[in-house]
Amino acid sequence: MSDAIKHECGIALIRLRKPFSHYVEKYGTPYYGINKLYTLMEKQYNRGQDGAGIAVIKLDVPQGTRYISRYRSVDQQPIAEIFEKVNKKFRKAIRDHKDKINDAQWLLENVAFTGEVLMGHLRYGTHGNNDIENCHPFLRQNNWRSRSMVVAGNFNMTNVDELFNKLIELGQHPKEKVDTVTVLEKIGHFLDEENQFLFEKHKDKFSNSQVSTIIENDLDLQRVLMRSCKDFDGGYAMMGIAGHGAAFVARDPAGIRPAFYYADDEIVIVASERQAIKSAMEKISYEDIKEVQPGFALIIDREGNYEEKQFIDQLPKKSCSFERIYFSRGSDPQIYQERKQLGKILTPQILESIDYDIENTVFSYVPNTAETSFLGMVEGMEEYLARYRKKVISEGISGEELEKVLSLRPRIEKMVIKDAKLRSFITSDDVRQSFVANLYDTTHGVVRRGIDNLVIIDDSIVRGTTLENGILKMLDKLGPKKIIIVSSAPQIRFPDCYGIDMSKVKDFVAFRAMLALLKETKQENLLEDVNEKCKSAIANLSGNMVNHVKELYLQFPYEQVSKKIAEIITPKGCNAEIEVIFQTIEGLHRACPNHIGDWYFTGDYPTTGGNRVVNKAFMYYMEGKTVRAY
Ligand SMILES: O=P(O)(O)OC[C@H]1O[C@H](OP(=O)(O)OP(=O)(O)O)[C@H](O)[C@@H]1O
Ligand SMILES: NC(=O)CC[C@H](N)C(=O)O
Repeated sequence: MSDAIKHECGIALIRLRKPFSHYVEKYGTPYYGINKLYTLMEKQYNRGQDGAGIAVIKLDVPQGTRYISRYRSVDQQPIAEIFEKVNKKFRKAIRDHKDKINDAQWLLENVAFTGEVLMGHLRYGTHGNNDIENCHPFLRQNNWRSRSMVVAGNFNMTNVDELFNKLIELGQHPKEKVDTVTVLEKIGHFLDEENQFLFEKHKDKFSNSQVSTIIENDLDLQRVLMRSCKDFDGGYAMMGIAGHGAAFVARDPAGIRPAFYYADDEIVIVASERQAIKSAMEKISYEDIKEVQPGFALIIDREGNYEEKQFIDQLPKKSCSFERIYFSRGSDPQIYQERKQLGKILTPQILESIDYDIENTVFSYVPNTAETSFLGMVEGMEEYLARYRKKVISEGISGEELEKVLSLRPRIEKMVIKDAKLRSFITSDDVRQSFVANLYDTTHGVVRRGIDNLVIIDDSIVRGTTLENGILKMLDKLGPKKIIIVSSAPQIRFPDCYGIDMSKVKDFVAFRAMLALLKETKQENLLEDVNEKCKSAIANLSGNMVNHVKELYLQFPYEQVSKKIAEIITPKGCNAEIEVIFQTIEGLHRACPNHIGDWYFTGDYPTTGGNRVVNKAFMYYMEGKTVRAY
């Protein structure tokens, strides 16, 4: 069995720009910041079902007082567990000090998780187990505040091994190879150097404690990031807070992973999704929320001043389109419209597939994410009907025939019911088959046996398990003449190594379809040819590697692969005819014009590391290895 397919994580960062007392006085609570952090995390729960963590840093507490609090959880309900614990600490601390409840300084000095800089993380583990040690934020401690650091990120690097070796070259002795530790140590190393540089610069003119203050004021996080991130190959939104309170959120040069922020004179607030910020800051408008530019870091200094600063050359922007199709919450108004558009664009192909027989067709969707593209598809059908009515009326029909045309509506039904709110996509492969089979239910008494077509839209077809083991078997029992599965995403053909962690080619139903077609057309020799090319590309490690696997797909038209996928996912003994319609690449770009990262569909990777991963993944497939390719 292969490993579970994983997703992107969620990040949240808050910097309170005024003194802590301001919030206690104005909002009447010491938990102004932590409440906002809670909202940011709760609203990004879709991004992390494996665990969560928070860290809070206090800016000005006397030496000898704890200034970093961190808590992580891999509980079934990690967010609830974390915040319950925070609350408990608060209740306990003020139990015997009720008079201190509005005393900001006392609270800072005596109650954990009160502070001005806050960080939250939701994890879908891609490297390392789902245990507490691998939950973010990671902490690098030192008695000099400016050398301490907490980091957390939404990231996948294609070159963790290379980065790990660089640490060894630096003379370090890393105790583990987990990617978050590797990345943290890389940033930490240059943070140390920056500290050392400033220390050397000032040590002869000032006392040690004066130098500490100078370092905290002058520390150049932009330079730290320029030096530490230059070898990163991947998609990332990394955030860090140094012990003295300066913070950063750095976004990869192609903008693969998302990072949004809002700032006013009270707060700087960052999250992976715009909608989370909007929920936390009710009064602001969506236009007030900005994207951190690719290759830039939002840097917030000790005083709370913030600026986006470039730390690496930008690459052409390739923001992950899967965020828009499936991953992010659909309540963001832009995403909502994009998802609707994804469904609407497919109307002509669907109409052709049902032979324009709207009267005998039931339209529905696979819950939950596809609901919005379904609404778009229905809108498309209604527009078609409006055009159709206009046409026939202009042709002069009347009487019964006219009545019939005027009353024609798309038959919209809820055919598939999902019992759990969980995202099955992230369930491990070994239990997924049976999980998916029991996850859905169907509505009886709607489809007319042997008469009706059934059009069902889903947001994506990855392995095909949801359809084959769950949905199609059940729908077929209802007796439709034909089932048309519509995917609002194009065919997923290539591994992802930046965003969603899908690195094994054989997992993809599109890949299996292409293999079957090669066999049928007696072109299997191409597999060996491509394997040789992949091997030599990997051996040469040249900077200009190309994706050789593309060549295999190029042998067949898109529709031919769709047809083969339909055959593969058709359950044994199925009576209905099954057809699958996929979104086109052109349609995807039309619907999501600002998120054109499409490497899993096209094989066009934005970094060299991506080409290496796909070639390696193919090599592994040929060697029968079921390990991930990065
Ligand atoms: O082809 P497969 O590999 O089986 O995966 C694709 C399915 O997985 C996702 O559902 P999920 O249950 O994760 O989430 P949702 O409820 O948000 O749609 C997605 O929406 C598809 O239905
Ligand atoms: N989904 C992610 O962003 C994962 C981050 C990191 N690779 C981890 O496994 O913890």
